[in-house]
Amino acid sequence: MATYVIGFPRIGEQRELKKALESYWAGKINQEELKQTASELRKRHWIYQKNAGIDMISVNDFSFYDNMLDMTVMLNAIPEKYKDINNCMDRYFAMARGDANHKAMEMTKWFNTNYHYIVPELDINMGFKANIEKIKIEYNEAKELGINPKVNIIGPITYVKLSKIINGTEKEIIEKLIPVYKDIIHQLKELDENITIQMDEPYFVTNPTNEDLEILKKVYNELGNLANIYVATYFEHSNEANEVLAKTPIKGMFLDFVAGSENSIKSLVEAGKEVGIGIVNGRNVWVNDIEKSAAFIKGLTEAVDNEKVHIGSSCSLLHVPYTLKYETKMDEDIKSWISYALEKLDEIRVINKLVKNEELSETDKEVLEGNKIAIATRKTSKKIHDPIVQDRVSNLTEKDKHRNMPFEERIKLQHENLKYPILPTTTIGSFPQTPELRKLRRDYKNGVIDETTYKEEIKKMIKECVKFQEEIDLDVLVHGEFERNDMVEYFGEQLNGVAFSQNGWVQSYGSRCVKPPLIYGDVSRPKDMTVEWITYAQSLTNKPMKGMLTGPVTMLNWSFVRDDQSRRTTAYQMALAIRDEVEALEAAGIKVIQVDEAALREGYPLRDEKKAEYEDWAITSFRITTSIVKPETQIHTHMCYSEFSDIMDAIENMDADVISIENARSDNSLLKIFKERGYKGEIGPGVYDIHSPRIPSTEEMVDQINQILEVLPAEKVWVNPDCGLKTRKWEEVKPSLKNMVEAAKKVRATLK
Ligand SMILES: Nc1nc2c(c(=O)[nH]1)N[C@@H](CNc1ccc(C(=O)N[C@@H](CCC(=O)N[C@@H](CCC(=O)N[C@@H](CCC(=O)O)C(=O)O)C(=O)O)C(=O)O)cc1)CN2
Ligand code: MET
Ligand SMILES: [Zn+2]
Repeated sequence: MATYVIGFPRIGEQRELKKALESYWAGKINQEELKQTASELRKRHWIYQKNAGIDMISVNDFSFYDNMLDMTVMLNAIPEKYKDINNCMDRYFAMARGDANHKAMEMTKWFNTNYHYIVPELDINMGFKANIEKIKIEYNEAKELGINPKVNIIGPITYVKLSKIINGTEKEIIEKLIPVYKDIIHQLKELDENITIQMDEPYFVTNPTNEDLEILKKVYNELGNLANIYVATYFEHSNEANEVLAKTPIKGMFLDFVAGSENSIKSLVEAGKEVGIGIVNGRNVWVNDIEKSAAFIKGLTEAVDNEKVHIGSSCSLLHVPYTLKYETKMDEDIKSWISYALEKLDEIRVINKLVKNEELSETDKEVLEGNKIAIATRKTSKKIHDPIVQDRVSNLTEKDKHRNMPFEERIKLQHENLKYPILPTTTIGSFPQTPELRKLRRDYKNGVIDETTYKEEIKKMIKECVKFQEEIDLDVLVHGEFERNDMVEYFGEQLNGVAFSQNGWVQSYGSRCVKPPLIYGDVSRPKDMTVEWITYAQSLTNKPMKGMLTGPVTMLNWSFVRDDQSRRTTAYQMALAIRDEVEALEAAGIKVIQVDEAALREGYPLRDEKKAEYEDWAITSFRITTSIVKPETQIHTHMCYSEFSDIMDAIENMDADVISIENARSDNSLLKIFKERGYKGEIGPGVYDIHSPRIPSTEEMVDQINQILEVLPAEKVWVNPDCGLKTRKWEEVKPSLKNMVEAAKKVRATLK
């Protein structure tokens, strides 16, 4: 019996990789320096795991940008358009983030997480070929440290299922990849005859079809006996696949027993396979109840040979921060209730020893004692429970979930009230977060400047921003969100029942990170959160100023959420807290309020049978937040994705007056949906992609608007970018928005 982790974070506990990457991209360090940082980080991470007593430590969980993209390189699935770039590193980053001559490949959410991967573009005639250079380097580094690693790779089925297919069928491509994977395994065996390989196939947690299971059987019948192959699934149970794989020659499986507590090991055990029980949560930070976990695993594996049971993390630890050691300002109780990646390694070791009845060291005993106290104090702490909040949730009625006038009537009042033209122009909220602004905030947080100075500086930026928007003649303005570090963290910092970290960074994509708030107790809003900024902005203009808030569902999906009550209850508490802010904004004279639900889509459960329940509480939460306003107050929402076909009813059910969505990046698939079924409210399909530094021309946005008008009536259409502009530079934003307004005006003129 051994301990394992599915994967370890790589951005660095002080975000060393982020900083090195951004310096490299800015031309401030060279390739060798970047590689050096990467190598040091890998070593540090392996040593952490080794010292914590982890037996199966991964290589190839490191990445300069993304593991799916690494797989694309490993399979030589490089799209034609990047082949003119000779330097491997330059080509890799061109695929990841574009360069002067190349558009970036598409990026999308990794299952239901806030991590994003680079979507492969596959063509059956691509000339797939094994290239394991990256793994070799990492494998040899690990060996030098005396570590006998397992090699992580993404399995062929998940790889293909998560790709965009340009030519060929999924099945054909998977079959074509089998010999390439065989070759990868053969080459890995040259490193070590007894090599252990973890093949990730998380695709199988999402209601696989019979065809999927057929191909699963075929693939692992062919690959399973070539080395010590463990198939890993995570984020849900994979029971259909577990049964199929039991009959293939693989060595075993690593399963998620946190998000996939329904997982069954029966068929695997009967077939003599090894099983990995992923019991320590790789997605959330609450301490594991070590004794309870050990008892659970003992019960589950009573009849299984000890040698065949492994204990590990539920999924990669990529989704949690590194270590509590930098959290010097966190409330001591709350800190005692959580574990980051390093603390989780200790939990895995101690659970393993308890299951095996091995003697605990002094350190193990300390871990266990601390753990018992944490579990006990968290249950009874006064910091968690607030009867007033609980009553507010219990007393919610149908009335709280409905606007008091139907859309068709209230939209008329809104038009009279707001007087915006046809094809109104607006933005999604944020304007550039410049290095100067970040420095200002750091200075304020470190006490280098005082609150008054900080606020004055932010107000200057708001003033400039409003002036710019008036100059280019946008119709509905925003204040720019300069006071926010992040759209979720900013609110987390101000709510009761929510804690925030100093250094709890988690990678979101590439070099970009977030610090998810910790929702540990009953949530309420002690005072106004945004009113001062937004009323200030409104005072500078006669045009409508949009109040910007983050919605309850997005707050939950991008936070570490308490696990001691249902997510529905926590969401309703959050919904009421944000509703209080909606009410305050309206009372302060704000006539348009946007409640962003950027993470609504990714929060959907991976198993179909669980979707209806989520949809119900998610949509209800949004409605609780927004239904309080007068009919003439206009509610906007924003979502930055466009795969809507399966959730269109739910979106309509949110009953927002206006919704802005992503559209520019996806081949107008969005527009097809509107053609087929229409949409009740007003809608702003993004007319340009904010993820790219490229400045879109007036003509191309005129085209884009005209395409939209082919499927939507002009009276319903808004003109806006895809998403917020915070990651862009002012030099990019200014001409882009100017062109956008011009494009709207040109099209408007043709409508008269
Ligand atoms: N939570 C969340 N999830 C999301 C999104 C989002 O906006 N928020 N958008 C989508 C895409 N994901 C994204 C995730 C992160 C960022 C992003 O820009 N992150 C920033 C950090 C944002 C932040 O918290 N900034 C802090 C500053 C943190 C910092 O690095 N400070 C420096 C000092 C700054 C300086 O002096 O230059 C330091 O501490 O060393 C602030 O502004 O206050 C980054 O990684 O660079 C963008 C998109 C999906 N998921
Ligand atoms: N209002 C937010 C912004 O503009 C919405 C972003 S969605 C990731 O930044
Ligand atoms: Zn967005």
